[in-house]
Amino acid sequence: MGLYKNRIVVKVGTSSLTNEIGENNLRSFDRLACVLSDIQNLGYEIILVSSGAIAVGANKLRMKTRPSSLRLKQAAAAVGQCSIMYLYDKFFSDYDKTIAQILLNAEDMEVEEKKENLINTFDALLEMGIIPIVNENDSVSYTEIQSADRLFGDNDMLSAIVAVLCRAQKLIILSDIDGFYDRDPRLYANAELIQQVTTIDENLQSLAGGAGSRRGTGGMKTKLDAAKLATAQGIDTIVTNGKNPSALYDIVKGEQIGTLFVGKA
Ligand SMILES: Nc1ncnc2c1ncn2[C@@H]1O[C@H](COP(=O)(O)OP(=O)(O)O)[C@@H](O)[C@H]1O
Ligand SMILES: N[C@@H](CCC(=O)OP(=O)(O)O)C(=O)O
Repeated sequence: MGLYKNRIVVKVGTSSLTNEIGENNLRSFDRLACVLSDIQNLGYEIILVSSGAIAVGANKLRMKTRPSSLRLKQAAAAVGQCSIMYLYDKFFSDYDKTIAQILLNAEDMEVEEKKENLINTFDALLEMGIIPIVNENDSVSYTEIQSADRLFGDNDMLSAIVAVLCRAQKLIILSDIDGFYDRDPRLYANAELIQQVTTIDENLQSLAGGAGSRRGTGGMKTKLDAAKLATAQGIDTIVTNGKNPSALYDIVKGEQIGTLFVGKA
């Protein structure tokens, strides 16, 4: 079965949704809602995979640092998920859009019947012009936030799984950096952006480091894993900076922005 040529999955990380002191980055929520709504108005179907529940919850609960115990992470996620959906609902409403929340566990992908139901739910929402917003169901699942034996790995991988499940044509991962460099630019000033990647092999994977901020998790390693999964199904995957969501207009038109991992034909 082919891909839906106007269907796009966008993933946004915690570091784009919160600021340096851990507060909500309201401008980021608003700009993202505006650009995604506008792109939907151009005739695209949009699915947003959004992180941020734990960090936003920890901030709301006035925890001084990101919680380290599983129970506190899950509690923070339960609080934060509410807040991020409230913010998305508020900003998307300004642009006359309806959103929906889908929280997933790894098991939801493993049982064929559940998987089919999930695909039907996405299709029904998209047919009605609704923008589904997806996160891992952190409060009941610990695969992403704790376990070493992970299916999702983190939301980068979740976004690739959703893109494959929904047969999206593009996966756009918004990060806190302009794309994939030949080494971590936070550690090496002379790092250079790689504009296009056709093969994700061990050599390339050795260039990817971990998270760049205390708020992000996974770093480029999980983005490469996600790109590998999605491109294997023919889905073009783009990693670019979430600071400038307007770049999404150019990306949907096929212009070169950030790093493009080319989907295999
Ligand atoms: N080769 C690389 N190219 C670009 N960034 C890299 C690379 N290796 C490691 N990184 C780090 O990955 C970070 C982005 O991932 P992450 O911290 O998980 O943030 P986010 O959740 O916003 O995507 C960058 O800030 C950077 O420090
Ligand atoms: N599900 C977690 C997100 C975990 C995660 O992958 O975060 P990020 O590296 O910011 O995409 C949350 O909402 O806090």
